[in-house]
Amino acid sequence: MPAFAASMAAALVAQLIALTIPQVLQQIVDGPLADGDASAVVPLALLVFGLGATEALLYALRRWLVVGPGTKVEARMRNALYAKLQDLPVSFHDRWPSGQLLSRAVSDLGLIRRWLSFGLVLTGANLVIIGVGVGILMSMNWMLGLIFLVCSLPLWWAGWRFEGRYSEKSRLSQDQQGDLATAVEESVHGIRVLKAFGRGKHALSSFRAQAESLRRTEIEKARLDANIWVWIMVVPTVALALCLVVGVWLAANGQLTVGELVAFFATAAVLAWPIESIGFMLAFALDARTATDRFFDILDSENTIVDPAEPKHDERPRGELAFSNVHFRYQDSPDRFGDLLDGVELVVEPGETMALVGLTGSGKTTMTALTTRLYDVTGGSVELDGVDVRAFTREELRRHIAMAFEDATLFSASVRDNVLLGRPELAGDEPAVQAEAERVLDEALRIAQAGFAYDLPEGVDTKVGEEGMSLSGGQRQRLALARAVAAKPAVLVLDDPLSALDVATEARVEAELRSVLADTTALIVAHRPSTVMLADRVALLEAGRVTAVGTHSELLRESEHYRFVISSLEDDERRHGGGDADEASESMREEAAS
Ligand SMILES: Nc1ncnc2c1ncn2[C@@H]1O[C@H](COP(=O)(O)OP(=O)(O)OP(=O)(O)O)[C@@H](O)[C@H]1O
Repeated sequence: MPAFAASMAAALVAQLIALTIPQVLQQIVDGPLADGDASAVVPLALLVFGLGATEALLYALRRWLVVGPGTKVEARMRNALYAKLQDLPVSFHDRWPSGQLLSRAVSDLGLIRRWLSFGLVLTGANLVIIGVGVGILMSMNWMLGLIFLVCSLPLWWAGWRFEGRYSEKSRLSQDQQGDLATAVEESVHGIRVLKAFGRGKHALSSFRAQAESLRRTEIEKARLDANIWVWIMVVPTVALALCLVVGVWLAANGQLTVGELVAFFATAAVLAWPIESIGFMLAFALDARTATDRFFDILDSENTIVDPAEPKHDERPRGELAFSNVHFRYQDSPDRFGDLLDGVELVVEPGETMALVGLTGSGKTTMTALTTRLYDVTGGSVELDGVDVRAFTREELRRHIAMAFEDATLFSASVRDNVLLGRPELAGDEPAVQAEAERVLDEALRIAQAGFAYDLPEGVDTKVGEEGMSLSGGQRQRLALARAVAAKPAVLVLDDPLSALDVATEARVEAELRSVLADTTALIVAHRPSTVMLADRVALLEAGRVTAVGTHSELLRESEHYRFVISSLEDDERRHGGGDADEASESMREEAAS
């Protein structure tokens, strides 16, 4: 604030100095020039030079004062936005396209910074100068001042009309820019699919259509801007022309000296730029207001998944995971549908590996997401060691329960950093910490059968690129699994994270998981018979409830729906090239038994 105030003061003083120059001119015209005393002009001319130089210096000072604070405000707003995006629940991100968030974080905040350090300062200073300048004009000659003032009234009227229309277009344009960013992001992200299906041209034409809408909005904005410019250019000129006629008549009648007339027009000339800039500044301020609104759309979004006021704490839970009469429905789910999860009851004992099976779309992924509060239950509770997961802070809960997903996201960082993401305490430089980090990394990579990481060009320090694109799907999944394992959780929730592995590798991963993480509870969404067979018990999700829990063979014997689900999983496996699934399953059964 002090820097902005000082900058505005510098701009103000610079313009006030500009307003004093006409007064000196009046002295020159009415004094030395009228008297024919050329020598007396020199000190007054030097004074004009001095005033001009000071004005220039003050303008430079104005810029210099706000550069630092302007960028600081921008950086702080960007950090606040990023922190908020991290904090907001997954349901928020389901609703908001990434391009809209991106355009807010980048272009909107850049616009706000430019307005704060340039628009705000100049608008403030210009408004004061227009007020002071018109006051000076009135004091020089009230009649001329009044003509100038009355003639400018249409300008305020045009400005007021402009404001309403321009705001609307400004919002539309910035939202369309966000949509465009989403389109670019999606097509870059999905470039392989677009190319594989030869849909590049289609994507281009839909992108063109979006770009065209944005262009049309920009043209409408420019048209509105052009309209206000007409008023801004014509009104002062008409006012000056009228003043000139009346001024010359007053001078001819001896009611005004020539010096005063010169000073009047020189003052009006100084006011020309502040008046002309009104339209530009108004448009700029409206764009900045829209950008600010869009920023606060996010910042004011209510987070429905928050930490409790008095959180419970458990240093090392045993790992009993229980679903107790759990109900859940997505916010945007139509009313005609019942709850997706409709009274789920399930207890996974400490150290047990429980497979979760069900038809596609039955809600398995949703059920796993409730364990770490990616979504909150809409009824009932999920409990860790008998304590509602909502009673822990989210940070603690996510330390106790780690997740790995089918869609393995890796960040643009080294293998090491990706795998140790959930262990920030291992990031230190001390030798003991580094040795422990190395040990955890080794163990996690071994369990996840991700030894290939050591053969990468720079070993575990290899950067795996945007979303690990340079790795195969199976390699990415194994690193994501290693990440979940390295977090040393009490409960491991795996949402089909082994789908891209061949059956034999999957069996090795699960065998390692069992031996090394014997005291870790695991809930695994299974899409393959092989995964099911390696679990201690299996839970069957059907019509929003867990309708059967038991070993694979018990369920095969007792549940017709289970037999149906397993046979459809086997069909899937055969269709996806897993022709030897049965054989592999057989050998794994033996391995598991041994
Ligand atoms: N973010 C969401 N918003 C609204 N509905 C959703 C959302 N995610 C999933 N759904 C819906 O909820 C239902 C269950 O989805 P879920 O992903 O939990 O099923 P699943 O059993 O894991 O399926 P699959 O075996 O195919 O992975 C589906 O009908 C899906 O369309």
